[in-house]
Amino acid sequence: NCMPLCLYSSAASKKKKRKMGLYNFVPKKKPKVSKKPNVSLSSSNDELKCLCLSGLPEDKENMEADDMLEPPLCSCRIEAPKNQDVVTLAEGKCMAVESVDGKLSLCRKVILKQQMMRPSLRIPLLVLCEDHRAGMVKHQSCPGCGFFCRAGTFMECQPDGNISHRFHRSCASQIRGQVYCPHCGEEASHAKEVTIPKPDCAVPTAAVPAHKRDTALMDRAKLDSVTVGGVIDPAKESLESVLNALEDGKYKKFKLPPKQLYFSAKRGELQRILHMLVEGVDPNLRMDSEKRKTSLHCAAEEGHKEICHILVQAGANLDMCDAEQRTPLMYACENNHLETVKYLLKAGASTGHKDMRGSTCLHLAARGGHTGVLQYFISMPSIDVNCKDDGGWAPLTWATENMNLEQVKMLISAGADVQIRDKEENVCLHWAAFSGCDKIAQLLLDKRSDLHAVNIHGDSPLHIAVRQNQLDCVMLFLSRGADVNLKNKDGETPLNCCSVNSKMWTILNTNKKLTDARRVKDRTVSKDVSRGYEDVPVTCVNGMDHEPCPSNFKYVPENCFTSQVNIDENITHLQHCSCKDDCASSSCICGQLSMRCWYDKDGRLLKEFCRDDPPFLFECNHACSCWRTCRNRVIQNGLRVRLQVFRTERMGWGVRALQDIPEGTFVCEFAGEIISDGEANVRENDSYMFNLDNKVGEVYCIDAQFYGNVSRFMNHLCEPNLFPVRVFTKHQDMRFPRIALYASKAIQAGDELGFDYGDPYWQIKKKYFRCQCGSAKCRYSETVIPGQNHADSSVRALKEAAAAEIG
Ligand SMILES: C[S@@+](CC[C@H](N)C(=O)[O-])C[C@H]1O[C@@H](n2cnc3c(N)ncnc32)[C@H](O)[C@@H]1O
Repeated sequence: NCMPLCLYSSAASKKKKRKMGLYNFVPKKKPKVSKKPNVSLSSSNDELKCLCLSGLPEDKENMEADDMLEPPLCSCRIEAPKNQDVVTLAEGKCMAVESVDGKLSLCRKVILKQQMMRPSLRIPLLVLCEDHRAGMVKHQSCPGCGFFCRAGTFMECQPDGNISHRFHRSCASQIRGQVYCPHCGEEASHAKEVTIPKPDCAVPTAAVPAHKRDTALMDRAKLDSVTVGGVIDPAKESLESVLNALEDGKYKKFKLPPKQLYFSAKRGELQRILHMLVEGVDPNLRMDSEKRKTSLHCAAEEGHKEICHILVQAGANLDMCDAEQRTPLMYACENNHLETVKYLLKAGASTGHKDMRGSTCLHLAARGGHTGVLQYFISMPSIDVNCKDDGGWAPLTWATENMNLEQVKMLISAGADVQIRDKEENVCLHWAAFSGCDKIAQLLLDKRSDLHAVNIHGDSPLHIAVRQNQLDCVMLFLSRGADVNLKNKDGETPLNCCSVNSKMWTILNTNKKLTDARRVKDRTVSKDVSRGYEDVPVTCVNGMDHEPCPSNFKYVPENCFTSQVNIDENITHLQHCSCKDDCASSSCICGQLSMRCWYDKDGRLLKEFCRDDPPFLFECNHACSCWRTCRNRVIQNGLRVRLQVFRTERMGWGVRALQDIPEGTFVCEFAGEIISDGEANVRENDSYMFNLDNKVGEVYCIDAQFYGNVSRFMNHLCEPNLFPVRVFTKHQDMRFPRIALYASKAIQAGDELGFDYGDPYWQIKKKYFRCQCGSAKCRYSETVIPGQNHADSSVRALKEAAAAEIG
């Protein structure tokens, strides 16, 4: 299953072979299995479907419940304002649906009150008859599916002797295998299964008179005063005493102006708030003088969780937006009130709101540097960590600009994209340079952020750091090889962005002199490293240093042997085609043999050829009946593509294309000396070995150290543009396939060519060096050589050079 290039280092040569596993299997993710809601619905009941099923739980939501941190609470006692559209849609009739052992029926009694209620957060707000409104208050509707459970079999959680919460077994909230009551969020393993016989004729339950509404609110508040959001409430005493006083009718009427509710919410005056709500003050009253905020906005902003709870119970709208389009949850996030955030989310607040600048809760938490709140949000499966606001800024951009290192780390580990661009095309590194946080800049660079990314003005992070006089960032960027000669759209180099002879200028100028001295023009060090053995010359250039053309190997265009090996070249053993014509034409039978022709008419691999786990490829041979010019002969025609060996900045020699190469094109063969596994194990240098991974007979590999062609100079790329395939041409002795490298994508002239050496190779080599491919998707650059830190030492070197120059 692999096409390994086994590279040995002398230190590692005593170990078993290291193979370049190029054909790794990628395990496919198993889809999660979800339960379907256990209801049946007669197809004739279209009216029922149209009114009630639009928000039924879907599989996705069931799955997400597993990932929640805390069970959601019901909204049985919350009433929403009238909505004429809904009343019209329902024709003034009750929209409640009764479920009796999976059979559904729609109520349709005339409604008296137009205020809406919501049996489940998964279905829309409904208008209900008095009977069902009373049922809601008594928690007789199931918050999972939104159907009422008043006959048939269902579960009952009884948190208190007088109260029962009804729900369907399959609708219980589930979090990591534990079941919770979907009404109160209490552990529900002891909930009882209850069966209530179906009444012969519908007897409506006693309706709750309107004047008793505040009793219901008090009941609920009392029940929850001990535990709000699962945490012991410090305000228990005062809350209980005020509730008792309310019940006894002994409380003093305040007759305060309604606006006082907002100010009391700000000051955390719990008792006063309760009194006002009982006296009928609207919990959704907006304050025009306070950006049209409600009391809930204010309580959330101040972090008064208990007051939020009381207001929500009294019907405060969780997702009400103020003049800046902010919800109460956003204020709790911005002001780092984690407990309030948790409470509001549990009560059903929406996480997806954007304010008038496009900021979400995540932006606000990242900007403010609020670790707990941020962590809570990014652990939610539905959160988009890369969501942009109206400036194109992601939470990571804000955390970077505000120098919140911890938050930057958290966002990156949650999958934030370090290369995300804002509206001016800045990446986060530009913002780190702007704010001068070299620690964040270093982190971003370690995560493969592009040091030379430019914004719409053509400015690189170095331009920005110089302009902002951020010396630490400038030193860091220079140590990582930032280009001091890069010009922006105004033609300015970073040197032009600071005043001549300033400290910054001196540092940049020193660096410029050093790099200019190093950068010598590309010198051709060989007109053709193949010495005419290839049909096209392979030039060799060095624009980096003074290294001459490598001469410590013999160029061979095809594999060679240095010891006696008996290859089966018997012509009668060859599978062959019987085509009389051009192979792979309509009359050709190649396609029916295992040696099917995988090339198109231009000699490129067909699109359907599998690149992840390529099959053996059999080209036509001298036993075939076709002509030498047939289509199924490509690698046997040798090198056709113009290639150049060049000196790379960090990987020694490499190979680049001198022409554009279309996808599927054969580029070159990995040719060298074929040696046995035993021989490979005793050789000192394993840098040029490619394992043939033959499954039959003795194991062999190709070593291109002493004898090799142009491919011996090809480096590992984490984003490779070549992939290897085992091909047979003149013989079909399975021990000795030829290794052909094909273009895995369209390649442009000038691109470095390389293939993936594979995981097993890097498992060994990471101990000695790290990958220098420079790709944003590099997988092996993290390894640090023990005792060495390249970045630090080069920063030191730069500082010393600059100090010497200044001195
Ligand atoms: C087959 S040779 C490639 C040509 C080699 N660069 C040279 O100068 O001869 C493999 C060696 O190149 C270097 N090399 C190749 N790819 C590399 C990479 N991505 N990062 C660092 N070194 C690499 C390693 O030293 C490796 O052992």
